[in-house]
Amino acid sequence: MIQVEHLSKAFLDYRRGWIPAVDDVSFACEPGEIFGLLGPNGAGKTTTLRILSTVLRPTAGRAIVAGHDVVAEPGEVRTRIGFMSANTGVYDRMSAWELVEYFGRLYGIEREPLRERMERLFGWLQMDDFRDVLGSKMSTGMRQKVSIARTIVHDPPVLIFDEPTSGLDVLVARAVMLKIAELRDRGKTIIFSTHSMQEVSKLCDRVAIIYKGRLQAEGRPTELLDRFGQPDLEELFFHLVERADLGAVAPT
Ligand SMILES: Nc1ncnc2c1ncn2[C@@H]1O[C@H](COP(=O)(O)OP(=O)(O)OP(=O)(O)O)[C@@H](O)[C@H]1O
Repeated sequence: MIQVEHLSKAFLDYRRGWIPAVDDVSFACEPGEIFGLLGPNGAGKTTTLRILSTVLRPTAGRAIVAGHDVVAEPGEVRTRIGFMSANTGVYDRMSAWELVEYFGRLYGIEREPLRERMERLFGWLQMDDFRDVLGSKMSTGMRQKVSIARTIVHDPPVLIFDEPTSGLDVLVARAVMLKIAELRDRGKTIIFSTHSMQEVSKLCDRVAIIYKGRLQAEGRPTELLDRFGQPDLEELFFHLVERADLGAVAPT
């Protein structure tokens, strides 16, 4: 469902010169699976997800999302994905219902099927209590739910979440992660980026550890611990980072 082959993206920065933000990254992600991109700040996670959601064009390599090439058929990709990032906000002057409806209409859903879909969505996300609350009056938890609703209103098969729990308190973060798990159980293909080892070990079927734009290791969390002889994800992460800094071994 998501196939990434030798993907690279370099940025020209006027102070730092060419930055290889993503460097020869390959992985795949299947329906009914949560794939985690784990890495520190600046590792290249956001850049990878922006390419998958057609916001950025790769410098080299290719990505196929829901059967379509992100460069050759960006429109086809966009109708089949939901992309949530820190910028997927709410609008101060729109209520929860109005905002989700607005995005549903943008996706071309007819009024009546949209209303039915939204009734289900608001029930599922427990948003009925604040249907009419304006964005400017929402709590962080409410905002996050509205962002999720807006992201999935068109029921896309592929969901891309860029640090969906960043800046949230533990209760809201937990609620978001539970909803992501439910979406996986409904057969969605889900990729999300995180700094959190705990989220990865709780939620991810497979994980790619990315550092300095390069994929350092990829596989099921337990498989990776076995392969590298590490006791837990944190130790594995530090092991891979040290190894990459030493430049001693080619990434696996
Ligand atoms: N538009 C841009 N112009 C120049 N450099 C960029 C641009 N976008 C990203 N970069 C650089 O590319 C590298 C990877 O950035 P990216 O945002 O993908 O990392 P990240 O893993 O998502 O980090 P974070 O966890 O901090 O969001 C960083 O060195 C960043 O400074």
